[in-house]
This record gives sequence, structure tokens and C-alpha cells, in this order.
Amino acid sequence: MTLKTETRHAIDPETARGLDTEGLRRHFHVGGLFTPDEIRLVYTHYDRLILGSAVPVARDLVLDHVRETGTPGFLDRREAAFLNIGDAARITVGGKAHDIGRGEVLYVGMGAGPITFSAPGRFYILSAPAHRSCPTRLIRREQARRVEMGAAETCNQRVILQFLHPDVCESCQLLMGYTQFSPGSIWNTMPPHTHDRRMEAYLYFDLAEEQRVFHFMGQPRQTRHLIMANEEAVISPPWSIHCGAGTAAYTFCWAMAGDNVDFTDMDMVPMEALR
Ligand SMILES: O=C[C@H](O)[C@@H](O)CC(=O)C(=O)O
Ligand SMILES: [Zn+2]
Repeated sequence: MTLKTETRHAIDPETARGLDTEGLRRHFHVGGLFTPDEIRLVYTHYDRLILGSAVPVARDLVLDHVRETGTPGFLDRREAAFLNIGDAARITVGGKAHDIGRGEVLYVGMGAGPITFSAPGRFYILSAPAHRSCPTRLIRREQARRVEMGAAETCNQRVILQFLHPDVCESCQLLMGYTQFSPGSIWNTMPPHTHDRRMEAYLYFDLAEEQRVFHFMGQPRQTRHLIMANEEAVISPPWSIHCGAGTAAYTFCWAMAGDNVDFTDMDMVPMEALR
């Protein structure tokens, strides 16, 4: 079987407060992605966002029927985005081939049909329910919206590349992109924020094997941490902050689903409010 799907239920912040490390990881940390010749999906009950991976090596991988969605085809009532974190490869959707380089994103609209992933791509999968069909589109790095943030003195100089963003590519509710650091900068999203209107998921990648990112979550006055290795993901509930510091440089893909697609709609948490 080349498709493995796991379900994560949504939990409330009071329940999350009482969890130990293992419990927090069971609910919010996602390991085991990027297994060769498999499609792995995590169906979350946070805005029904699905995240996962497809790593075709010896053969093409096809994403079509996923029992958890209750529809004959995966994209019948959903939209998706695929980020290639591997070498240049091909994704075929509805008979059309898209050559997708490293760091590029393919947006696929509702109803586009089965998706075929070809080697040597290493694909991060994101999908959310959709209510209409937006055009399928390959987005190159230079087409993404660039937002420069932070400073070297605060170890958080970084560029946010926004791919699924209203100014770049139309979607129903998926907003996504990735953030890359300048050498010596390791802090993402500090000071942090919440956005109760949208959940978020992070995938940490381009992190050296022996390095880790300390990812922070929880309500602003009840913070917890999760230790993340390369190519591991974390689910951020709408009530949670999401930020992190690495022991070395890394890149992370952020993705959101929910009530709006306004990237700047955040409730900033001043550092003095954190506990
Ligand atoms: O809601 C937005 C997300 O948390 C991320 O885009 C933040 C981020 O990439 C960063 O500050 O580096
Ligand atoms: Zn956020």
C-alpha cells in the first residue's frame, strides 16, 4: 500500500495544557513524512487541513481516492498545494504535466482530478476543503511575494516568500509559502501571534541532520515546546502561538486554512505577555 493516512482530532486549549511531552507530540508533532515510494497524509480536524508527503523513487505515485474525505476523488471538494523540496520533477494533473523545480509550488484547484507525482521530486502536500474551482497554476520562486522581516541583531533576519496569497495566486482558503533565514538568524515569528480565524501548519526543512528547532506552541500564557528534526511538521491550533528557534539555519513552510486569506490578520502577542 503506497497511501497511509492518519487522523488528528482537534482539542481545546484546556486539554492541551495538561499534556506531557508525549501527549503534545501525539497531537501536534508530525514525524515519519517523506518515506520513499509512499504518500503519507495527516487528516487534521483543524479546519480539515490535510498535510503530507509524496516521495516517488522507484515509481510514480498517484493521489486519488482517500477514504477519509468521503469523496470518490481527493480533489472533488478540495484544493491542494504541492511544494517540491527535492530535485526538479514532474506532477501531472488532469493529463497536463507540470515541471516543478526545487522551491516551487503547484496550486491545484477543486475538481482537477487525480495527481501523479514523478521522481525525483520530494513533495510536501497541503489540502483544504474548497467551495469553487480556482485555476491550477505553477508558481515559480520569483513570482512569489517577498516580505523581508527581522534583523541580524535579533537573530531573526528572514525573507517570507508567499506563494498562495491573494496577490499571487487565487485559492479558496489555503494560504501558504515558506520562510528562509539569513546566516546566523534562527528565530522565526518572534514576537509571536495567534489568529483564531485560521489554523496553521509548519514544516521545518533544510535543517542539517544533527540540528534541531525548538518550536513553541500553546496559549501565550501557557507556552510549551516541541523539538523538531529536519522534515518534521507541527500542527498549530488556532488558539496557539507558533514560533521557533533553531540550533542552525533552516527553512520552514507555513500554511493556513480558515475563515480568511488575509496574511496580515494576526493578533500580535507582546513578549512581556508570554509565560
Ligand atoms: O501567520 C503567519 C505565519 O505564522 C508565518 O508566515 C510567519 C513567518 O513565516 C515568519 O514570521 O517568519
Ligand atoms: Zn501565524
